[in-house]
Amino acid sequence: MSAVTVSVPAKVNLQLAVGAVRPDGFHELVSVFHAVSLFDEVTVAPADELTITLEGEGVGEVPLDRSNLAARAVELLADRLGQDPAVHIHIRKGIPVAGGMAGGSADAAATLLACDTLWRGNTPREMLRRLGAELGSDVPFSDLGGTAIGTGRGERLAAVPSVGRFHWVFALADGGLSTPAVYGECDRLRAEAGVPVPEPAPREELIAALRAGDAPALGAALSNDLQDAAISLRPSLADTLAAGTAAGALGALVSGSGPTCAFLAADEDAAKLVARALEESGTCRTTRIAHGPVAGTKIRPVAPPA
Ligand SMILES: C[C@](O)(CO)[C@H](O)COP(=O)(O)OP(=O)(O)OC[C@H]1O[C@@H](n2ccc(N)nc2=O)[C@H](O)[C@@H]1O
Ligand SMILES: Nc1ncnc2c1ncn2[C@@H]1O[C@H](COP(=O)(O)OP(=O)(O)OP(=O)(O)O)[C@@H](O)[C@H]1O
Repeated sequence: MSAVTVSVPAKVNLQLAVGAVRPDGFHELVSVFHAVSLFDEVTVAPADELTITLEGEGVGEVPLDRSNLAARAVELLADRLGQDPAVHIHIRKGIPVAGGMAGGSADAAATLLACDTLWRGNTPREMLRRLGAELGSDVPFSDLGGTAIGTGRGERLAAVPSVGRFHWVFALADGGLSTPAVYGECDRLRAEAGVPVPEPAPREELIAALRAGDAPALGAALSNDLQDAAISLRPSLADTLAAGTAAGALGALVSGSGPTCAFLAADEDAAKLVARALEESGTCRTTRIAHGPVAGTKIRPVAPPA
């Protein structure tokens, strides 16, 4: 096999309930992950040494050395399979970098599947997801896709049934936010307020809205415990959320650790109106329209020879 290409979606957390810090430093979570139609595409091919090239979103902000999560995924799987990690990785980025949409995690999940296919490892998907969890809490969901509840540090997944297609607008910001910094700010704000840390639990209204395909109910049930922390570090996000809400979004929230903001729209036309209003408001760098849920990692079929 000469090359394998895998596509992988971005995620938004429809609910992110953050509990106490565990002894290992991670927070106990209940996360309702939802995969949306913004994709990275990762191609791996045999090479003399492990190298990475990148095109698309955020070129220049992503490391091309061994710290890239895709390179770490190659090394992890090569070690497990007793393979030589000499491959070239090419990443076409459609997922905003450091935007709270799991771009690096997506590349790690795609790279694990692409290398396993290239090396004919036949590793069960469940095992690939377990390996992925060693690279990052969001990696197993990037592989699974759809809509799922994540517990533990977000890596233990159970699929959530949903009906129909939900329409989203994402407002992309200038510059990223560091995930550990946002979790740290959440802890700081909680300590300052002196309130007990809640036990994270899934919101019943949210799960019911997904099951019913009820977009207005879903919009009303969206929540993110990291939102105040992201706004505290980047106060302009409050203006972005207000602009999308004023434009008729059914619900608005910061995506994961931010700074991308997500807006649920009633349908595709409403999404276009919300996107235009956000761009005209000057409160974001640009927007993307997407839908969810979509499948997780997918091997792109090789075109037959002409
Ligand atoms: C914000 C989310 O994207 C929501 O899905 C995730 O919780 C973050 O997932 P991720 O980027 O895959 O994060 P990891 O690479 O596992 O962890 C990065 C850092 O985020 C913080 N972190 C992450 C997950 C978690 N349950 N508790 C945490 O406190 C820790 O400081 C950790 O060192
Ligand atoms: N393949 C990769 N793609 C993007 N960023 C990467 C990658 N590998 C390493 N990084 C580093 O990880 C940092 C976080 O990027 P990423 O796009 O994964 O953030 P995120 O979407 O906020 O993550 P999450 O939502 O999982 O917390 C970047 O600033 C970048 O330096």
